[in-house]
Amino acid sequence: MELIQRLKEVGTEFFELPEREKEAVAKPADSIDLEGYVTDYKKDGQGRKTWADHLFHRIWPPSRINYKFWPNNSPDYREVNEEYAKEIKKLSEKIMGWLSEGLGLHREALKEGLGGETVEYLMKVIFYPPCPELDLLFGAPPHTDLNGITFLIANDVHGLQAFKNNKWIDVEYDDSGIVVIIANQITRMSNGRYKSGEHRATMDTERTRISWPVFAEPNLDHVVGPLPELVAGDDDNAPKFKPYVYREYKFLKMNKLPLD
Ligand SMILES: O=C(O)CCC(=O)C(=O)O
Ligand SMILES: [Fe+2]
Repeated sequence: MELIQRLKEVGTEFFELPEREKEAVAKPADSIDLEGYVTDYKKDGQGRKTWADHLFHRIWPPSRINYKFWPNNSPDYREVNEEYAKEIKKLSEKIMGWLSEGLGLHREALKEGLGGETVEYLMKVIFYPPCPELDLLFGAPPHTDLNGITFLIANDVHGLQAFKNNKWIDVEYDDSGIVVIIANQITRMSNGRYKSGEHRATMDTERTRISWPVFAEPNLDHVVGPLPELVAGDDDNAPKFKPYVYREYKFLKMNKLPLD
């Protein structure tokens, strides 16, 4: 609880910096590896706009951290994020353990399918400015996440919605809550038994919303597909998804190309 509070504090200060200082950690254009800062104002095919600033950086494993993408304007940023990474990894492994058991498999099955100790945790800090024209603007358009499983906290401005029973509902959480979102690689590993949660983020007319999703994802060279134990035997268990090297999966999804 206290750690969540501290993470929100240290993670907010970065966005108060002048633009040129934020751009010092700019993300390389069109990179499949998303680390860095980007300010995004986009229009989709249906004329809807999205508007948000994002900062991405890995927080686990230590060997894959690039500290140059971490804000250094807040003295506690590093310590708090390193501690948060350890806690999120524990939580993630616990939940993947329960989800594996729910499939009738051993506790490590989903974690191993996602890459075991090579699984990476990517922090995204999202800054949604106040926005008066709400009908045209989404913070995040409807989507499912590409990675395995997502853990999200946000400041006190609500806006996350989930698609359930054919309608959008507000996701309720309090200050100490972490929202857990099943993402595409768990759907694929479970051969469709766990569905990815479709979600979106709205904006507030007067207040700034900040959210901190952490994405647990395979490393780019890891191959993910339906777990072999789930697709053995008869036709009912036929694989519904092709295995993909995560780099290729991400490329196809980011470019809206066909997959299965
Ligand atoms: O800000 C939010 O609540 C949602 C963000 C999100 O879904 C994403 O970045 O994938
Ligand atoms: Fe998402």
